[in-house]
Amino acid sequence: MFEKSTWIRLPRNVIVGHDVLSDVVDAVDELHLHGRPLFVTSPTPRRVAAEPIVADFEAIGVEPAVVTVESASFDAVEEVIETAEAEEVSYLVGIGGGKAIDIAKMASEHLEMGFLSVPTAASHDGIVSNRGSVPDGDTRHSVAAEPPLAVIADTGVLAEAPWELTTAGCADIISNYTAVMDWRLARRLQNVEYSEYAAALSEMTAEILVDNADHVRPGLEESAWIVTKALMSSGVAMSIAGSSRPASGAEHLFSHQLDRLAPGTALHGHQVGVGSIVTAYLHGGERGIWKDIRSALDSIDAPTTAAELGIDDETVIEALTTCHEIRDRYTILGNGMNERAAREVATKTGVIE
Ligand SMILES: NC(=O)C1=CN([C@@H]2O[C@H](COP(=O)(O)OP(=O)(O)OC[C@H]3O[C@@H](n4cnc5c(N)ncnc54)[C@H](OP(=O)(O)O)[C@@H]3O)[C@@H](O)[C@H]2O)C=CC1
Ligand SMILES: O=C(CO)COP(=O)(O)O
Ligand SMILES: [Zn+2]
Repeated sequence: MFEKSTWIRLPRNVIVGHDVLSDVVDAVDELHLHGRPLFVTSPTPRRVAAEPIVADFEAIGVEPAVVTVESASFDAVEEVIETAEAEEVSYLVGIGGGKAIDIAKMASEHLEMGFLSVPTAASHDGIVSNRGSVPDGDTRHSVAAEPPLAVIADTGVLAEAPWELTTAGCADIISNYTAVMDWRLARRLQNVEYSEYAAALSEMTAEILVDNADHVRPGLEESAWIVTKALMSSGVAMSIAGSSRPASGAEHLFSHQLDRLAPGTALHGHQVGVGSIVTAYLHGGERGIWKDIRSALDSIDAPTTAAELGIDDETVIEALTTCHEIRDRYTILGNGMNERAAREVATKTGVIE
């Protein structure tokens, strides 16, 4: 008897392009959302995007509540939930990088309220996804969360954000290659749930971005356009899969561990890019695609070494040897690498000296 079923939750409206920040009011109207919104933002995005959107709402007689979060944490999610209840808001709008958007989507899930995603940085592929990712002590939770009802990505705002945020987004996409390798391996060895469609979309997204790498240059609004579309596509792959598997394998475990060992040092996307060089080597050896990944990262100015991440070699080794423990996700790291093996692969790939 056929008993499979799936429920794919995707945004209803995706608005990308020049000056679309001013379309947030219309997007809310189109979704028939009423009442007062709560804007969840972080310090810089508040200035560059949330304040103009607040002014647009005030112009139509709606006064949004605003919470500015400093870090991605469960305490921040709690603060947003409490404010939403105290201010009697009807829906949420996440305005910022991964931090603000993740907190907004996780609070929305708890509050059973809709939320809109307004990215101010093309720095990660959580813009569209229905996953939230938050560190918690020695571990990290990637949890089911409310997918955005709409995404409004202003390419002018994204192009003006610091260039390294865009290169981080590119690296997060390039890491899809190794994420999918890990997913396939886990399917073969552990019979984990797998979606051919999500895997193909994730790989194709990385492929298209790499093919267009020559057009990804600082200050060009077209670069923000190319990268944002890739981030959307990767987020959709996660939504189809119902997990972050298509975009998060061992290279993400490595990055999450660096977040613990060297907090605030390097961007999420940059860390996963360097992790991807190493795990591609582990998958394919000398003749594998690790050099292609390294060249792709290099061509868009993303870091390819520990030094370029600003992280010392020993911390990289510690992250490589311990990161398999932080989450129950089977990858090429299996039960972990010993120090000698980690040092060898990190040296061979040029990640450490
Ligand atoms: N849910 C998912 O599927 C995914 C979630 N993530 C999560 O997202 C987070 C990483 O995202 P990331 O965007 O790098 O992190 P942040 O949201 O912390 O943003 C990175 C930095 O960029 C700044 N910033 C954002 N927009 C602008 C702008 N327009 N101009 C100038 N500065 C700007 C922020 O400033 P300020 O400090 O002032 O806010 C911050 O310092 C991690 O927590 C990660 O786990 C990543 C990928 C996928
Ligand atoms: O960063 C992500 C995908 O790019 C999200 O993955 P995690 O589930 O590892 O947090
Ligand atoms: Zn990522």
